[in-house]
Amino acid sequence: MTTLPQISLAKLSSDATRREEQQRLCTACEEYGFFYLIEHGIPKEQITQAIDASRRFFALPLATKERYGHAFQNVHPTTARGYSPLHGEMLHPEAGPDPKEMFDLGIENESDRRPFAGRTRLPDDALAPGFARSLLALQATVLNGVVPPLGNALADLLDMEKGWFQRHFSPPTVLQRVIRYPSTGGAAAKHTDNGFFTLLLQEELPTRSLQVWFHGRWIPAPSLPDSLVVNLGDMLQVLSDNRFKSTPHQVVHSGPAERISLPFFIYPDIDARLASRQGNHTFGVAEMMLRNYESIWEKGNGAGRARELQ
Ligand SMILES: O=C(O)CCC(=O)C(=O)O
Ligand SMILES: [Fe+2]
Repeated sequence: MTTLPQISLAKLSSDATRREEQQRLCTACEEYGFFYLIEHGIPKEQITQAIDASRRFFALPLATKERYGHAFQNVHPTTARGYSPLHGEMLHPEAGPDPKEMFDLGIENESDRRPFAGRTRLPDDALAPGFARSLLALQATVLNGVVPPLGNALADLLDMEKGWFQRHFSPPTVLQRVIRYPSTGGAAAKHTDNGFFTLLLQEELPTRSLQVWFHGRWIPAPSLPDSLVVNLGDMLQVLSDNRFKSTPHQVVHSGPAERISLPFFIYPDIDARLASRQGNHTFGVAEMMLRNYESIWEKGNGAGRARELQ
């Protein structure tokens, strides 16, 4: 059975092992567009706490959760933040709206009024104990400890000039999501992610709910202890002049327990305008992100390259 490659963040970060691990990362990006990240340094309790607090939030009455819905958010676009109920999002038009519920947040900076930035209306600690706190603590760990070394390693593989990652990701644009797939059956239809890369923390369940498109068939990407999943997004595909793939994936969850997953969608600075190494492709980050949101939430055309996937 095909299994995804495993890349060690510790090895990528150490002078003695960097070269060899970079080579393995290159193969993972060219052949799979998906890999497990091991030795990533995120404390297990931080992940467990965020999952437990998320489970408690989703257990609240629907009317309570809906007070944090898109209509009550004042980030542009409003669909980038807050609660979205079951069947709220449609990742692929053929499949129809996804049976999953979710909550989106980002880098919580009140004074940043640019698209996809600003402050999320989040439930307080009395209503959802630990929810905002644990998710933001996890965000800080991910943004400080994982995104810079992995982003720099990817920039090296793209053969970008020195300092490229630092220049275009200070700060990154971050869409942090919490998803609940019900025990009675949940799904996220086939799509690609639109950003630079996605880090996915998933609950340790024996199910094979997440599936990755590889050589014409779906292969499972079950949770492996102490690892997270990384997948490449459309922007990275463009920046690599199509050498790296934003790999299609989907979730088919058939229980018996509910499943919580915690993706972090990492994009460049919202004001960045980027060009691939050979200069064949250029795009504006805000424009590409807004177009993707319009496709999902206004036009009903799905996420990322969904329309290319039949
Ligand atoms: O929940 C998962 O495992 C993946 C979700 C996903 O692919 C997405 O939200 O883009
Ligand atoms: Fe995805």
